[in-house]
Amino acid sequence: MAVSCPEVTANLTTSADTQSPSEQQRQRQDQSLDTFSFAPVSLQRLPHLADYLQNLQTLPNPLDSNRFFHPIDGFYIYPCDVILRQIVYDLSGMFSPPAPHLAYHRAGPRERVFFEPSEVRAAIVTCGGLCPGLNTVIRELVVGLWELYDVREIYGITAGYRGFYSCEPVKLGPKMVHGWHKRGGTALETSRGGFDLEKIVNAIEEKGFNQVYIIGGDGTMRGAVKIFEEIRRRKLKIAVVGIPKTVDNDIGIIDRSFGFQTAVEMAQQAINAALVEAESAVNGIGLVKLMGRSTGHIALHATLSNRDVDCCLIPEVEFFLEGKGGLLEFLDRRLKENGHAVLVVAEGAGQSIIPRTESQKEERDESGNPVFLDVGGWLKSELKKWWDRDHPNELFTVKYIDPTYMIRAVTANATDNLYCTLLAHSGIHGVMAGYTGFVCGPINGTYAYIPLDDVAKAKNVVNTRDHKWAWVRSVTNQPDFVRS
Ligand SMILES: Nc1ncnc2c1ncn2[C@@H]1O[C@H](COP(=O)(O)OP(=O)(O)O)[C@@H](O)[C@H]1O
Ligand SMILES: O=P(O)(O)OC[C@H]1O[C@](O)(COP(=O)(O)O)[C@@H](O)[C@@H]1O
Ligand SMILES: [Mg+2]
Repeated sequence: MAVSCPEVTANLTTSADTQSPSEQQRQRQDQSLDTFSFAPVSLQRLPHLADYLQNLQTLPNPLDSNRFFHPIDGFYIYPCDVILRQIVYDLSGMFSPPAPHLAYHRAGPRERVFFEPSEVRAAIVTCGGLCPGLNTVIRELVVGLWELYDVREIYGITAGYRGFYSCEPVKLGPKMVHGWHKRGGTALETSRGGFDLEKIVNAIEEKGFNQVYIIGGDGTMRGAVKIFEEIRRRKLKIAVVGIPKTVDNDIGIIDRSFGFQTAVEMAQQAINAALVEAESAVNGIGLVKLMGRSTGHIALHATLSNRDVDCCLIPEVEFFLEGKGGLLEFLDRRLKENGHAVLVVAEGAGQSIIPRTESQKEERDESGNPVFLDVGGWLKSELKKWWDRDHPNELFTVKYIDPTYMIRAVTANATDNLYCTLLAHSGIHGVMAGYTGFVCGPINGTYAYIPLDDVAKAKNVVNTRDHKWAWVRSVTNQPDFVRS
C-alpha cells in the first residue's frame, strides 16, 4: 500500500545545444521543461509493530549515550527521509514510468526505539546457497547489536530454516565472531528445504526471540514473508528483517547483492585460465561455466570486465548450435580468424535445448528449485562432435573449466565486506525502531528499507534490451541467435 507524500518541486534547467532533431522534438512537446514540476511521490509503507500492537512503549535511542556515537543534527533518520526507486528520467515523459514515483524509507538510526536493549533476544539464520560475505553479515549483526545497542542475548540458528525447530540455538558474542569476516561460507551453516511455518514460528515464540534476522536469497525471502505474516497474525512483539543474499544477483529492487562483486572477481581467474589454455592449443576453445540459475549477471559482468571473451551465453537469451547465425558457425569463424575462442556460459543457459529424460525434467532440489543439467559438459561434447564431423583431420581442443563453487565459497572482498557491515547495521537500526516485515538494501547507492513482500516478488533478470547487454554484444561481437 502506498502513502502519498507532499509534492516535490524541482527547478531543472535544460540546454538546447547539441541536440538531435528527435530530442528537440521531444523538448518541444513539453513547454514546461524549464521549470519542471516533479510528479507526486508514493512512499512505500513499511510494516511496523505498532500496526497490530497497541500501547507499545518507546524510549530514546540508546545511541544518545553511546561512548562513540554522538548524535548531531542529521544523525537520526525521520519518516520523511526517502529514496527514489528511479533516478533516471526522461523529462519529455515519453519514456519515464508513470507517476506516482516510488520511494522507500531511508535506512538508519531512529530517534526513538521500540525495544529495551535488555529485553532483546535476537536470532540470526542463514538459508539457501553460499555467497561471499555471509559470515561478515553475521559478525556485524552480532557486533552491531552488542556495541551500538548493548544487546547481550544474541543467538545463531544453525542449518537454515530447519534449525529453528531441530537444533539448539548457539549463543553468539563479539569474541566468538571475531575474525569471521575473513572466512568464506557461513559459520552458522545453511541448508535448502525444511521450511515448516508452524514449527518455525512456534520455535521462535517458545525460545523467546523477539528480533529475527533472516539472511538469504529469493526463496528465503518468500519464506520470511510467511513467517512475518504468521507472527503478525499471532500479534507477537517479534520483528522480522530479511537481509538479501544472492550470488546470482537475482533479487530485484536493490542495486546488487553483497558477494556479487567478489564472485565476478573470482570468475576472472577462470576466464584468464581458459584464454591461456585456448591460446596454447591449435584450434583451442576455453569454456567457462559460471553460476546463474535463472539470471546471467555473473557471466555478463565477468565478460564485460575481462574483455577476452568471444561469446557470453546467459539464460535470458536463447541460443542454438547448428545453422546460419548459430554458435557453431560463429566459433568456426573465430577459430579461423584468431586460432582460439573463449566461451562463457551461465549455468542456466541453454537448458531448453539440452536433451533430458522425463524424470530429469521433474527434478527439483529440496527448496523446489529446478535442477539443471550441466550446460558446460553438454557444450563440450557437442563441440567435439561438430569438429570431428566437419573438420576430421584438424587438431581441436576444448578445455572446460567449472569454477562453480570456487566463486562463491570465498571471503568477500573489501567492497563487499563494507557493504555487509552497512547492511547489518541498517537491519539493526530498523528493527530497533520497531519496523518489521522489511528488507534492507541499497537503492541507487543509499541504504533503504523495503517491504519484504515487494522484495520477495521482485526478480532481477538481465534486461537484454538495455545498453549493458548491447555493450556485451559489442565487446564479443557474438550473434544475436535469431534464426533467419
Ligand atoms: N515459497 C517459499 N515459501 C517458504 N519457504 C521457501 C519458499 N521458497 C524457498 N523457501 C525456503 O527458503 C530457504 C532457501 O531457499 P532456496 O531457494 O534454497 O535459497 P535462496 O533463498 O538462496 O534462494 C529454504 O529453506 C526453502 O525451503
Ligand atoms: O548450492 P547448490 O544446492 O549446489 O545450488 C547451486 C545454486 O546455488 C546458487 O549458487 C545460488 O542460488 P540461491 O541464491 O538460490 O541459493 C546458484 O547459482 C546455483 O544454481
Ligand atoms: Mg534462489
